[in-house]
Amino acid sequence: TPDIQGDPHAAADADAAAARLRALTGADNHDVALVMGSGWAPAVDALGEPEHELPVTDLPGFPPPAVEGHGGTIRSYRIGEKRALVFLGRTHFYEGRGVASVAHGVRTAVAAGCKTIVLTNGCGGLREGMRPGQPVLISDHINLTAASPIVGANFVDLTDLYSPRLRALCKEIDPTLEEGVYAQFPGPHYETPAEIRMARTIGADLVGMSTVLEAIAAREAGAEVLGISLVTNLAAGMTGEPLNHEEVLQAGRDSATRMGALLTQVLGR
Ligand SMILES: Nc1nc2[nH]c(I)nc2c(=O)[nH]1
Repeated sequence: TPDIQGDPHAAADADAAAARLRALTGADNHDVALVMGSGWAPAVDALGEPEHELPVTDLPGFPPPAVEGHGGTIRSYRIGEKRALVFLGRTHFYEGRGVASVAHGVRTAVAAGCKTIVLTNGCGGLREGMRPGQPVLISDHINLTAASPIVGANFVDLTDLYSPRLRALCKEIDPTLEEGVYAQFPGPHYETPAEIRMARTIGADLVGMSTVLEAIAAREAGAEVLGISLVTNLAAGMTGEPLNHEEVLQAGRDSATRMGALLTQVLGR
């Protein structure tokens, strides 16, 4: 069973991974990290050509991608004056590798100098009017994993965890963007219709299987966090249709250009 506590040595791993990243890229410092979730890969094309690209397994503490050929790559870009670290893919809690493994990418990014962490994901939409392909800014989260990446009596404050400054910046760039509360379920199964009714009742607008534990780790490490979800499907029970994972890729392609432009502009600010 996965350890549902973080690993006290995680910080050491992150420093080792960041040192190796510096050695492999020759880049002393990165300023911002982006974690690209399901359906977001096409948006990365808008960032242009990476200066460096390496498999995550080149860095200590990163497992190979859960699905061969899907993700498991880290890229380093220069965007204006900034250097951006882009993780294509992530370790999900449902892989059973423990929370330290889920938080490792974010902790490595902060150890590499990143002051801002942008977490993206694919998710189910609970709110009436939401539609597949719609990006939603995360305003707050509900942690249904019963886990934390933090070990010990470190009572981290999570008020305004999802940066009001960066959310306002995104809405300035694209005023049509809506906001929503994201709930992380452990997964990997999708929710039952009853669980979706519960999630809606407790105030969630979006349901997923990532992001929350990473955001907590990023706040603990002192980074500013922006979260953006891509609604790839309406959550279970909303349309009477069974959920299928194929919607992810199509929804990502449909909104890739819009999201790519948004990310590039946000990073440039
Ligand atoms: N928990 C949960 N995660 C998801 N990821 C995607 I893409 N769609 C969903 C969904 O409907 N529920």
